[in-house]
Amino acid sequence: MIRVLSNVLNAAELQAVRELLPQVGFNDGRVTNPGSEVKHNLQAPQEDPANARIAQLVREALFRNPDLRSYAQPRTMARTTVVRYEPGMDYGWHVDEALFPSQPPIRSDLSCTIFLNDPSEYEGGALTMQLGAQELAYKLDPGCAILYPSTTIHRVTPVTRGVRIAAITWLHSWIADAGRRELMIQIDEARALAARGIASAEQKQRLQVLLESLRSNLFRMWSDT
Ligand SMILES: O=C(O)CCC(=O)C(=O)O
Ligand SMILES: [Fe+2]
Repeated sequence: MIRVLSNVLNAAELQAVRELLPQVGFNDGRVTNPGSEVKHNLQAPQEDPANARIAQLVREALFRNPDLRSYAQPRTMARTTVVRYEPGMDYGWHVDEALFPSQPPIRSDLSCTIFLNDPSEYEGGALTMQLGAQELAYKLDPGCAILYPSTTIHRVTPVTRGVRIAAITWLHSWIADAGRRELMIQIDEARALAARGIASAEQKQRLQVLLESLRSNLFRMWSDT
């Protein structure tokens, strides 16, 4: 399931990121994917101090985000890297590697992009996912993030004007199976609704559909046919 996370970074963190970004140094993105023929971007080396500060800010913000905790059930987060796309740069259709080469390696269950600059600052540069015959394209406000299953075929379309800057990371989930993770997300939403108290007909309907969905999907999983 693709999920948008709004305002992952707060105003103070965004300001800190804005001040740090001009200090980030960039290398050719192919350093970490030497075999890739579709990756044409720039990325900050891990040892770059400004990248490391931004990575830490973004990592802490993601980990404390309640939606991320519910949607990803995160066990481990890979390191976070600042990426930069200048005019003519893109990242063609691909699926992310299964294992992130850290020590020990981290299996990528979910991929995450945190947008760091305003979409009005560039043209093109849409993070685009392929869902069967459909394509979904995202250009989010700075500080907002998108979380998507690492099994998704996706690309960043060519930047034709300006510069696109984002931070990327991968998550290893406590629940590897996306279908099971989805059940947990629905349970979390139902729990939150119950805890708040059902105040409107709309909320009652939502709780009803969540419970029906959980029942049908668990029955589908567990029924002997
Ligand atoms: O820059 C992005 O939004 C994602 C880039 C990407 O697909 C990747 O680095 O694997
Ligand atoms: Fe990717």
